[in-house]
Amino acid sequence: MSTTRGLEGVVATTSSVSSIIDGVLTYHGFNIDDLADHASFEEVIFLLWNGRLPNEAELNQLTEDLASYAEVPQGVIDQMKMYDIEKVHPMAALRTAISNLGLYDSEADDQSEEANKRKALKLQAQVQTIVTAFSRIREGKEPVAPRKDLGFAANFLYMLNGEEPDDISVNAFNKALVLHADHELNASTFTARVCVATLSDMYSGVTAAIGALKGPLHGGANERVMAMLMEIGEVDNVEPYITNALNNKVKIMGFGHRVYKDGDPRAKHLREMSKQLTSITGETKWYEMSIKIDDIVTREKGLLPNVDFYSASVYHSLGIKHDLFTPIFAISRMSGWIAHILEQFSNNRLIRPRAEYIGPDKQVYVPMDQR
Ligand SMILES: CC(=O)SCCNC(=O)CCNC(=O)[C@H](O)C(C)(C)COP(=O)(O)OP(=O)(O)OC[C@H]1O[C@@H](n2cnc3c(N)ncnc32)[C@H](O)[C@@H]1OP(=O)(O)O
Ligand SMILES: O=C([O-])CC(=O)C(=O)O
Repeated sequence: MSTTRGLEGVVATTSSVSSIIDGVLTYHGFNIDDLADHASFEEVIFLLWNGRLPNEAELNQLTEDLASYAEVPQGVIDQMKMYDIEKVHPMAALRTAISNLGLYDSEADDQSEEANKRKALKLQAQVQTIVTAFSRIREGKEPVAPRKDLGFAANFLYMLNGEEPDDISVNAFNKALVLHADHELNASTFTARVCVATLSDMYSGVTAAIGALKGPLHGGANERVMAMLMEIGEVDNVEPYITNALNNKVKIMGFGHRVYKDGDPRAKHLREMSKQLTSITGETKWYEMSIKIDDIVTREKGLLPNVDFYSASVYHSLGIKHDLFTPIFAISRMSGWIAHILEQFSNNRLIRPRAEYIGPDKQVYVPMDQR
């Protein structure tokens, strides 16, 4: 038996949802640059789930369906109100609330194509209602009900803040959702596929995926990027801080990637958004610090920024609380997880690799009184 640490380079399945070939990311063959510049997140959801772009009627139908499913059962909201809200991280709350949602869905274990499609819509619609409701509950405010006349990105900002967002914020948030939606066999997507390959249900698959995304080596990095920027504080502090961290072999959050070695194609979009949004808020230092960190880490380590690096200053500029950055990633990646779960169901086989045993051999059992 031969092993590859962290399964690096191992091709574990076929998929037609998204691809990374020669550093180019596509969703069903559509280049991420085109989608980031032109597509709404709803169009991307349709594309990921159906393998083609929607026509106008199909897009309107999806938008309507998402709006009509967006309200979550009161029991899920009531349970969130019972948490030790000051101490609970929103990713942990989201993981539990999504699992809880399954308890209220009479179709949770119905594996028919129709039921799975309905569950997909419910999960995609309700994930952002949960994140925004949690955020408001811990601020002592009542959750805001989703509005049927607003698109997905606008509804998130509306439910979060209780007021209609401006177009610049909606467009920026939409682009961030498009950029994070899917990414081949990343750790959380793989987790989701392993889970449902036992023929477990969709709620279990996405709950497992949220658990995997939460870690700082994956989606949890974006919150830590902002924590690092806050700790550095000023542009002049960047050089000594980063040099010291690198000398001490501290990992710089938001840099490096298992697949991209010549750069993440999404980072340039987020860098540009960071530049624009920080110039609007007047807090250009977050962008300037980010650029400087990028220069030093690239120069000293040859590591390039991944999708998490510039998204931190983008979300900060949109006025979003830092511990909501990873839940926002989950809202977007929900679309990719569901696409992969549906693909797994369509051609399922249990995922069960082997481990090379490296433990001791021929051990002799010693009775308790002789140990
Ligand atoms: C959405 C996403 O999930 S994108 C990734 C988000 N995660 C992060 O940004 C966290 C920081 N980055 C990392 O930890 C890594 O680059 C990962 C997890 C993304 C990829 O990891 P791997 O492919 O396993 O690379 P690995 O961790 O083995 O790194 C290889 C070498 O580069 C170094 N390295 C990798 N990333 C970094 C980093 N961000 N800062 C400093 N050094 C790094 C490692 O220390 C290691 O050095 P060594 O060979 O001297 O021990
Ligand atoms: O693909 C990966 O390893 C990490 C990931 O989810 C992404 O970059 O979007």
